Amino acid sequence: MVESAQTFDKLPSVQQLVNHYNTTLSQTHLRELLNDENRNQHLRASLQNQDGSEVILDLTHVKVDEAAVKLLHQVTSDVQLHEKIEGMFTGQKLNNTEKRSVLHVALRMREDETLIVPDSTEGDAVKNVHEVLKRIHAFSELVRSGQVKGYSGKTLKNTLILGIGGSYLGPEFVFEALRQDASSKQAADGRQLKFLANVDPIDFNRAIQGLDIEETLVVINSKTFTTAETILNAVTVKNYIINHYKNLHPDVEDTQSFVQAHFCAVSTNLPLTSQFGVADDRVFGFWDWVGGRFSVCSAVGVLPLSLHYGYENVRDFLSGVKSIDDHFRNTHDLSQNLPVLLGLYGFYNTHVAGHNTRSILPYCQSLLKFPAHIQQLDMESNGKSVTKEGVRFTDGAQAGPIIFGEPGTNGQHSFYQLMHQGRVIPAEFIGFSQSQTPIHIDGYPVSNHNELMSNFFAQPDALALGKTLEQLKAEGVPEFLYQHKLFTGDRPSLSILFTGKLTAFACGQLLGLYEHRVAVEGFIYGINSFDQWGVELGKVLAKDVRNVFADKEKGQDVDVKSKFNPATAYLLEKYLEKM
Ligand SMILES: O=P(O)(O)OC[C@H]1O[C@H](O)[C@H](O)[C@@H](O)[C@@H]1O
Repeated sequence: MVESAQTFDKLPSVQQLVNHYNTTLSQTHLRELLNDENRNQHLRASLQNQDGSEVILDLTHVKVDEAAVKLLHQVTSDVQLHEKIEGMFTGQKLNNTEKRSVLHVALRMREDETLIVPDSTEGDAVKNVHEVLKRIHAFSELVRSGQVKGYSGKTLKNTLILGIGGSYLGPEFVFEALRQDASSKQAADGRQLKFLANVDPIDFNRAIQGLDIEETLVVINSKTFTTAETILNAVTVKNYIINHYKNLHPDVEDTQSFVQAHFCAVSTNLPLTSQFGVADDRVFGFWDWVGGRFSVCSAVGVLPLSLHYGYENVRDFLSGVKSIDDHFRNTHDLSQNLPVLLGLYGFYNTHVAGHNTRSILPYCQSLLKFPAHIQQLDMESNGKSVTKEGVRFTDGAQAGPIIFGEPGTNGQHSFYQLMHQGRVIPAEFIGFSQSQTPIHIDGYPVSNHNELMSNFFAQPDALALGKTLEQLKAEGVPEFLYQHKLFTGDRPSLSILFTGKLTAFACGQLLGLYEHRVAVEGFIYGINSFDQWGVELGKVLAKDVRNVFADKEKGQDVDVKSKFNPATAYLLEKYLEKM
């Protein structure tokens, strides 16, 4: 049991693990570990889907042995992992600094399930979720079938999503993931979905380029409806639409009707959406127990994705996430619980083996935005240095890793050099047995997908096994190149293989695996994975700079030297000269 004043690194099981790694495993090459099939068979887990497909997690390329696995399981009981997981499904206030439940799992529950939010007047969260889902279903059908039209009577074929952070990255990841999925592609035929996230005016221009605004429905995605970037973008788009129609109809005075015809919103802040001019029946709500980065299964993702891909495809996506929720909650044999294993081995690579980075490498081009989503999900959740109870980590203990990634094979021609011969970066390979869009060129020995996947299987071994001096000598490599061509190997990775295609359901499963993995790692570190105080300071300081710019834009004299440190004042003055 973790004492409130104790940090995770002081737990006996964690210390024994670190000790075991330092004394034994750090000196045991992965080559040796991988040869032991007895060991390997305990490092595979899989989830069988109803259609016969499987999600397989292969942990054989992580630097663990039987003793390490045992200690990792001891860690799960020391941190009371099972109880914490259950707390997440029953609405405990796991987000203690904001006094909130963490209930994104309720977004995926079936209509016949019930979840009464503790200490709240909200009642049954599942009932409320399904009410919003039904409204989205009906509304998206009306828009897609052309029954709800834009101001000028045109069908709303385009959706423009405004939002940033959790109100952007998740929807974009799923949008890209399903673009080449046969069923989603067919449903999106003739439609466009675009994103506007950055407050940079360039992003506004990129978003509206080639967009017929009369055919566009704008979705403002903002949990708080106070995020500076999103609100400025919303006002910018609103002005653009009003000006567009004013030019066409100079006599119309009621500009509000332009706005009402083209905007809807997803938010928890109804007073502000109405103040902005969005009609109340075009606001789709969610709840403070859904964190921004966990909100893709709320209206934040479901509304725009249903407008674009149709509700049925989005429902399949939600079912995929739900299948992982059930697996996560009900698989008590933790050696088969995929999100728990991902969390445990993530923690192991970061804290025990001491690698501070992690790369996410999907061998599927449709997942090109997955690493960016996981970056926010993981780094904003677990990038903390203090326990839930407010005890600061000491002695160099650190939570959450630095995350980056790119689809394979593109990454291989970019940063893999460093991963093979530079720093050790635990890698996560994600692959599918079948392609969304198979191609086989006559005369080529394998299909294009198999060409891709041959790399998926080769890379973990290249990282782990490396290439020895003996091999180089046997190949006749000239002596002066020995050190350059040497691969030390011993570099850990894990692989996730979906034995089907990237469907909406599989996409949901992938999301569920990583959402829960983040929670598991947070539970082990004993941190609050569900707040994000670290993003606040920059926002506050930007206000001071903004005030200076505002004075200057009004033509007033500004004195930056008295307001900023000399280093920043110097650069600001240079900027102000040419602003
Ligand atoms: O949805 P919003 O309230 O507009 O918030 C958008 C984003 O901004 C904040 O700065 C947080 O760091 C994110 O977690 C959040 O997703």
